[in-house]
Amino acid sequence: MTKAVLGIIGGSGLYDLPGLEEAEWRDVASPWGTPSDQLRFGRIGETQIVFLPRHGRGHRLSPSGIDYRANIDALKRAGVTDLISVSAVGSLKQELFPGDFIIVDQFIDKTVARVSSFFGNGCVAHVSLAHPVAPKLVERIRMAAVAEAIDHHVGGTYVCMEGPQFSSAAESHLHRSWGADVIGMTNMPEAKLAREAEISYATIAMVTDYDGWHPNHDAVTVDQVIAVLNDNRDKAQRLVARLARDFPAEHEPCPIGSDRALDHAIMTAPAARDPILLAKLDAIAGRVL
Ligand SMILES: CSC[C@H]1O[C@H](OP(=O)(O)O)[C@H](O)[C@@H]1O
Ligand SMILES: Nc1ncnc2[nH]cnc12
Repeated sequence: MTKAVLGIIGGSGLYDLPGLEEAEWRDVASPWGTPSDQLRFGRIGETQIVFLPRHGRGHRLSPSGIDYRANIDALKRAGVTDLISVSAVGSLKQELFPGDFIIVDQFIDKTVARVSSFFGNGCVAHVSLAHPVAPKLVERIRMAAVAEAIDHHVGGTYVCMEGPQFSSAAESHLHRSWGADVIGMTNMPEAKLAREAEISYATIAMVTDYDGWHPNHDAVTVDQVIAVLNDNRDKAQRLVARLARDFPAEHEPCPIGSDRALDHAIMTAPAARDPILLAKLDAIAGRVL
């Protein structure tokens, strides 16, 4: 049995977690780089929590400037077994209104300027990403939303764009034609790296705008995003607090194996592995190396 530690990555507008007891900011060093900020350790009820503001306190970091590997590695070193991303998104569907919460279950990665793996020459690995989100976490978020009477949608595809500019109207229509539900700039490669780190991952997406496609709504602006985030902060915090309070003490084994993703993933023969890379992989892949 593994003790559950619930990680929360706070996106735009969520730079701390009020209600965290015995809370303390602590540095966690990573051989992969510099995490977005110190990690905030604490507990809600009996659940151990580690919170990280994705853009750093004060929103210093742009989506392309975040060191996603350092963040996931630091969270792994902090013992995180289950990770919830809270993210602002644009809606690509009429019926997903600003203010709605979507429990995303698929991603389309359109990013072009980010390192998206811990592995590489000297230790090659291929994990499955067919199901990037852990179903037990989706169910726990759903139950928390029901308990808090928060409107939500279960399932949805998140397009991750590079940014930082928002989409053109033509791109927005293209993403809609793909059948995608929401768009943001941060969940990739975060979700890929969480899978490589064998951390179960799920996203609570908060719709803030209709991106650039809706004939009756202005194209997205930061002012619009901030206004909706401010209106919904209380709901998001209640949702996370309820999820945390009701979280099991032991990590629940993931039915799709997100917590054992490296069991059959590493291709490189032991004798051909690069010792320098292996040393950096101690937290991420120590279980199988
Ligand atoms: C402030 S709008 C664009 C910004 O908001 C989202 O961030 P996060 O996913 O961290 O909530 C989006 O991905 C962009 O980074
Ligand atoms: N329309 C949008 N596009 C990309 N990221 C977003 N974050 C919030 N709204 C967004």
